[in-house]
Amino acid sequence: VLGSEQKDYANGVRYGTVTEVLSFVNLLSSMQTAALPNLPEEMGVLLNKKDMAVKKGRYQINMDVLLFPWKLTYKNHGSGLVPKGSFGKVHLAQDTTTRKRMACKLIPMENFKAADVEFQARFRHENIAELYGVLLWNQSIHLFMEAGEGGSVLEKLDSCGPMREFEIIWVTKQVLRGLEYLHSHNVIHHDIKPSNIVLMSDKAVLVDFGLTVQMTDDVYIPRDLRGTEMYMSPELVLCRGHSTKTDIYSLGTTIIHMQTGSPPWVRRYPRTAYPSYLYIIHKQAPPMEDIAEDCSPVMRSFLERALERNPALRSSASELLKDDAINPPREDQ
Ligand SMILES: Nc1nnc(-c2c[nH]c3ncc(-c4c[nH]c5ccccc45)cc23)o1
Repeated sequence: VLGSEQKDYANGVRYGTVTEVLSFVNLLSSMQTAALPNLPEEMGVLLNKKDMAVKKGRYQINMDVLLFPWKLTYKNHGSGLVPKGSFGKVHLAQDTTTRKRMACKLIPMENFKAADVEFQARFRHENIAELYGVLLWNQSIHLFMEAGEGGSVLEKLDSCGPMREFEIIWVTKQVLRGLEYLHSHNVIHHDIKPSNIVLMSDKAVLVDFGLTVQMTDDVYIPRDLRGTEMYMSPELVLCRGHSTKTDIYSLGTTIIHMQTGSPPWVRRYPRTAYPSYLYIIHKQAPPMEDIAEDCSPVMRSFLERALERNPALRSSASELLKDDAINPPREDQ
């Protein structure tokens, strides 16, 4: 039986506000899959009226919008599906009326958490992948988002090898702007790494907010270990409370990956011999030895500030945005 709340979704897909998206996703995360059969074919709330053409309460997958396995931008022949984010496969989507190309992340009902959507809906910034709408169809949540058609930084590294310093500077600036915005709202992304930075023609954006949390005060006491090991900060590994500074450390390790083509540690401690890097990250000094030999002196000192072991002494996103390394004098460009 449809609860009163569920009734107003009975008429399928509609345009709505961020607040209506948030109440819709809360309804979804509390709904048992059993309730589904007596619901309309698809239900959803879309934010993007300009690019998504709803027709009489319908927005049908493979009719009003087509989903394609993402033809990977570079030659590497993956499954055609973007590497799994946190619980989601990302497809390329195209609205058949407006021709707008979007990213569409499919999350099975049972894995869906409101947090997957909450931060992207509430926080809007040019360096954060914009949320266009949420739709439930065929027992899966479809998250429509801004598409980084240039693929992820990881995909670029795997296909084209280490990036040159001017490319690294371009990506780092955009990531820092996105982090400065999130951190100003006490939001920790928790999974900054090359596969969560996607490229467009004119900018780079952060994706995958499945592990994102908002701190209530200056420290966040974790219930679980969040993130990807190689990019984790020592304080996060210690699990005694951490802050937004953990994202800055992960950006530092991401820069090492962009410079050398490998995350820190793995060349010195091969994955075959080390199933986990948590102990290494805890015991060892920050991975300054993994910085590229040809790294410029200014970038090296930038990395010293980003990889500082003590989060209180580590630079913030705002401070790093002023750093010489990412503001090279004109004649150098
Ligand atoms: N986990 C996750 N959550 N939201 C996203 C996301 C939003 N917009 C996007 N645009 C592109 C890609 C993408 C990632 N790797 C790629 C490789 C090739 C081509 C495209 C990509 C991913 C996204 O991803």
